[in-house]
Amino acid sequence: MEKKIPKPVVKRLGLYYRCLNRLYEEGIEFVASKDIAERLGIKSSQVRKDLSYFGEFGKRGVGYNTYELMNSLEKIIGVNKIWNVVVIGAGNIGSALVSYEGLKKEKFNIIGIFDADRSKVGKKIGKLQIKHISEIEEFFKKNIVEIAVIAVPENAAQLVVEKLEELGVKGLINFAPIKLRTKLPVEDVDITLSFKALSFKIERSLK
Ligand SMILES: NC(=O)c1ccc[n+]([C@@H]2O[C@H](COP(=O)([O-])OP(=O)(O)OC[C@H]3O[C@@H](n4cnc5c(N)ncnc54)[C@H](O)[C@@H]3O)[C@@H](O)[C@H]2O)c1
Repeated sequence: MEKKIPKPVVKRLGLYYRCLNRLYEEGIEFVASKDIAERLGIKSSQVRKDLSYFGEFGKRGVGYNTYELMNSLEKIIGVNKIWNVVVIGAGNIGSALVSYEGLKKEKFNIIGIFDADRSKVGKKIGKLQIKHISEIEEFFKKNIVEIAVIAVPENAAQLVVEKLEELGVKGLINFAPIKLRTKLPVEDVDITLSFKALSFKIERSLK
């Protein structure tokens, strides 16, 4: 793929993929960009434009073949691949993520969880046993790990990231409420921001 795909488009591809998956499960063979757009609450011109980055999928009047489009997106966004994930921090967020089956279904496989608190080490969350953070180098020697989740307190996050970068992780999901200094791709998960955005929408709808 020669064209550089803008970040917001890449994000939406994941949404399209999930939407198509659902449509396919519902037995819907062909789908128009209008239907995808309606389900996702975005403009159909946006859907058409986003998908046009990847050549012509759709047929005028008929729409897209759900299965074919799903497969094409699968190749583009890499959902065919299984991604190995480690979680750093076995607190509220880290433990909840490890217990969440939905990630595995989407091929994000959590293979390790690490914490600095020795009293947590050895305890199990589902099938995974919490390891001490000092074991992480050894773990990376034995396993291919692409993604790390930062679920440690704000003041510990930067140092943890520097270590992970050194170990060769490819990307980060960051729950800590700070801007990380790193060359790696990062997705910040800011729950507070979602609440703020929602309260803004509610206030606007009440006016
Ligand atoms: N709980 C929430 O609703 C929420 C929401 C949004 C963001 N966050 C953020 O997500 C992060 C995690 O939140 P939480 O509620 O799970 O926190 P938590 O305190 O429950 O868990 C953090 C864990 O990280 C471990 N830890 C500390 N330093 C470490 C290090 N250097 N290496 C490895 N482990 C280390 C701690 O021992 C603890 O088990 C925080 O930065 C928090 O601000 C939390």
